[in-house]
Amino acid sequence: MSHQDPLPPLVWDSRRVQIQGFTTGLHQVEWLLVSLVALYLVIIGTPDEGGWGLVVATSAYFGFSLMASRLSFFGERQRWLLAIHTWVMIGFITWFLYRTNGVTGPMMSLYLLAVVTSALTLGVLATLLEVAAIAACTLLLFHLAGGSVMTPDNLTLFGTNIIAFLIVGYLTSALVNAIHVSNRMLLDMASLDSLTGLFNRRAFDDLVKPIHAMAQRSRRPYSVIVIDMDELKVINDSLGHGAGDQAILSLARQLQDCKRSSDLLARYGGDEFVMLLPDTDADGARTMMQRLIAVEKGDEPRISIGVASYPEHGDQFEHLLEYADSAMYHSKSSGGNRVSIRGHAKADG
Ligand SMILES: Nc1nc2c(ncn2[C@@H]2O[C@H](COP(=O)(O)OP(=O)(O)OP(=O)(O)O)[C@@H](O)[C@H]2O)c(=O)[nH]1
Repeated sequence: MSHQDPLPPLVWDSRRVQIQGFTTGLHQVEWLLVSLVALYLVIIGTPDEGGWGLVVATSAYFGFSLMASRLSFFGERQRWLLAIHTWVMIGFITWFLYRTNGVTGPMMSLYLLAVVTSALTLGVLATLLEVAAIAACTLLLFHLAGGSVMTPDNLTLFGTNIIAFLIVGYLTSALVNAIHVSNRMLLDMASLDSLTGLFNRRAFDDLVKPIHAMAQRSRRPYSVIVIDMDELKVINDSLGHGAGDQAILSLARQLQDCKRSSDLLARYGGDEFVMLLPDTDADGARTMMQRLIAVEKGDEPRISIGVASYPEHGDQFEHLLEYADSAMYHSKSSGGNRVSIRGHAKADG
């Protein structure tokens, strides 16, 4: 069964969580860089020429990191912000190496911080481009230092550094990718029902919150529908659990087919499904469910349906769910295969 396209996105989407996590880690990397540079300046001393400029640049870089840590973007924009962080990091390291004449020294490995940051957040391709940018900066540093990279010693040093950056960048990206894939699998296992592939109760409850908040802000209606299969126990007992599973799957497919892409559908428990229809009042939800009931079902089990709507029947999702549930029981006690709306005594068969 195809996955639903959730609107809005899952609150605990792994990519977003991952990027939020990396953002916190990013500031720690930047402050580590500032600490290493500050330690160098204290132990080795500021260079004679441009020493104060370097102190100002280090302070400015620290200020940038502090300021950026207060910004919070999500999704694609967050990735651009992370990319800008790595470019600024490369620029700052290049400036530091230029001022300290460090292109042939051990401080060249500071570039590893930018490579690792990029590999953690931006993927293999962006990291390869960052290594290319670092290679260009290194060539520029050789040029500004008045030397040539074409001497055997410099060429060896240059090659060793760039190969090390490539290896670290590639392996870190690969590792992060593996972690990302397993995160996604765990998230799917935690959010999807294994039999039907629909959202489970936990995911549904999470996804409802932003939809409810949006409806409250815009004063737009939405409907909660509880759908329960009639007599599943009889099928299980007479035809076996395999037939019961097939009946559940078949109902899941019918519900999936009748919903819009913005509607939320979940298997809430054994034979109980819940739908949330944004921008739909109780009459709209009833019309939709009556169409489902009108479909000739042959030997398939009947279903009982209850509807409650925001804001007509309540302004808390939990209450609406209870109301839709008791409306569903009203349908069941009236003979099943019908839709009942909260507060309407008469069920529509
Ligand atoms: N085959 C199968 N059965 C399940 C599954 N989940 C729950 N059940 C069974 O479904 C039955 C549900 O029983 P009830 O809640 O009494 O529902 P019902 O038999 O449909 O009766 P009414 O809802 O009163 O019409 C129980 O026997 C559960 O064991 C499942 O994934 N597969």
